[in-house]
Amino acid sequence: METTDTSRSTAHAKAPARGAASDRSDLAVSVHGLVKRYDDMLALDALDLEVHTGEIFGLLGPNGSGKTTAINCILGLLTYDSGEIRVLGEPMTDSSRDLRRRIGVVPQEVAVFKELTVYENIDYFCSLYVPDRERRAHLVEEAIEFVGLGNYRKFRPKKLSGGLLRRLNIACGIAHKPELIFFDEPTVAVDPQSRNAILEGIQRLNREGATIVYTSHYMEEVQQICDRILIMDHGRHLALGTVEELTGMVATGERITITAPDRTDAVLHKIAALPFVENVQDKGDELEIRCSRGDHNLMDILDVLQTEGIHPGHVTSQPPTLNDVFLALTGTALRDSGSTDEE
Ligand SMILES: Nc1ncnc2c1ncn2[C@@H]1O[C@H](COP(=O)(O)OP(=O)(O)OP(=O)(O)O)[C@@H](O)[C@H]1O
Repeated sequence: METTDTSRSTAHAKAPARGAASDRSDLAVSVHGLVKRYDDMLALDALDLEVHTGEIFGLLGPNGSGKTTAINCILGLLTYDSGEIRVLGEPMTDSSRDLRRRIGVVPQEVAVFKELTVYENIDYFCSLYVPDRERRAHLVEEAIEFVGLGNYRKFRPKKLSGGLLRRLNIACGIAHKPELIFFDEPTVAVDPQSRNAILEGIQRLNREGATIVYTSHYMEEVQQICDRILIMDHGRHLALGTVEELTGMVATGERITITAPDRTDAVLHKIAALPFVENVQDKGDELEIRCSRGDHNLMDILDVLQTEGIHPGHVTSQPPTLNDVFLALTGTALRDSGSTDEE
């Protein structure tokens, strides 16, 4: 294997059946009170989550917040201390072969055989669930077309760039047409073009009927593609909802940037004194102003500038982001709290 991450392995762990995970038919995944310790380290602290059938569900949290641990417990690849998990309405057990056939996994680490070609790798992983050769040949071709690796069929992994390897990793996880697919940080360390192709591909799989669970520490990606998002940290649920619901949970309003090279300290003070202004940062020619919620924030700031005879240049107003939500809930920014961007 290129790597031997357990995530696509066929090892099955015994899971205790406790708690009250739901077997409602509209739930693709139901997790209740999941606790996982690595020795003394509490990696999952009574985590609850429910993934609705047909949605793209985002699991957002900084590095080390427990996303991969949660996914591996759900998939039965890791034992856990307590809690209950149901996948597609059933508990995942050692003998859940039919259930596993309905699930696809794209692990965080690229997990492919280095001695096999692109075609052979996809064919191998597909063969775990689809024994019929003729049908499999069709599915492998579809997967190759889906990830755009048509020109690389006969390439071995070491000849592929990082982005193409990630695409191969995806093809291996989805070729058997699963109805529930887990993507664990599939865009880490890929170029922007491959990243967009991957995100568009995930949306297409969803449009074609697959339920998606997508983990990431990139809030922009989660914001872009997910229907609902669970924000987690330290193995705990912090907040859950659509982007609108989550950003509506915090008092933070928009972030306004204004290019105003000729502004004075007096103007800065006047802006800072406006009742809705939480913080003004002087960034050379540019002012960055964080506001609380309000209907006329930008107009009021521009009024101050006009009264003082200052002509603003470029003005932008950015609505609150998931990072603002994370900041409000934890006191640290998503990017500060142990996450490292690889790019
Ligand atoms: N096999 C292990 N043994 C001991 N500790 C572990 C093990 N795997 C993960 N951990 C720890 O458990 C916590 C959760 O890790 P996990 O990999 O689940 O987080 P994550 O949110 O997926 O992070 P990342 O985004 O970096 O993948 C971290 O503190 C991590 O160091």
